[in-house]
Amino acid sequence: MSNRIFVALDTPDLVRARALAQKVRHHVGGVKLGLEFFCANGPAGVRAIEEVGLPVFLDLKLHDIPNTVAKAVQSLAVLKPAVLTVHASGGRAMLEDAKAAAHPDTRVVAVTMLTSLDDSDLAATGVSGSAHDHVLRLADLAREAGLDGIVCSGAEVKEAHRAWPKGYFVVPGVRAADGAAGDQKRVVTPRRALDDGASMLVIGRPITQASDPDEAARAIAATL
Ligand SMILES: O=C(O)c1cc(=O)[nH]c(=O)n1[C@@H]1O[C@H](COP(=O)(O)O)[C@@H](O)[C@H]1O
Repeated sequence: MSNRIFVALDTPDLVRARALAQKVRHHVGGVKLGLEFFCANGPAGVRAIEEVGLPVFLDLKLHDIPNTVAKAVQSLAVLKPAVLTVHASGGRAMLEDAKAAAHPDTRVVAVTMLTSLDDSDLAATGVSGSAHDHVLRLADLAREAGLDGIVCSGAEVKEAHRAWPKGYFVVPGVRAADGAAGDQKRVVTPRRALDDGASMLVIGRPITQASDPDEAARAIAATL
């Protein structure tokens, strides 16, 4: 099985991102570039990271009216990212139009409920019920809209996978049993996330903030 770890290169610094990708490239399956990186470096920055030779997950979490999201996705299609994120709560039409506008080789996945949130945060946004139920509802919406999969926490991936066996499941908020959660609230270990059906593990700080990022990536990969 190929390496399911995508390292989140959460930095605006292109030189640092590239150096990190080079360092860890033998122990990860791909890299994730997010808003922090894209706002600073744009499409040229994505191309510079692609030169390292790993699949790129472009995590822009697009969320707007269908026309605006579709045009943004169309503009990104030239970059042919392996994976691209949109927010599931943008609604069915937005999801359908995003998928239609994407490069055919790009997996478009819907962010359900951020792993930095818990049930009480959800209630504060006016949504009643549990995080678990909310994620499963949004997963259904993404599937019905023709998306390739979802982003969810390891706490929900088992049931989400059962309901959508062919879906692609991206799981961030992944930590070793004794690892610092930081701002993440719904966390699981890498091993558990994979056992429960994750297709990809997104791991940032446990690798990028380690004194030896390559060794940290190798050690996590060894637990899988
Ligand atoms: O879409 C994501 O990748 C994502 C969704 C989510 O619900 N939670 C989440 O943490 N992420 C991303 O996953 C990465 C997690 O980073 P660490 O907490 O440092 O491992 C960050 O780049 C987040 O932007």
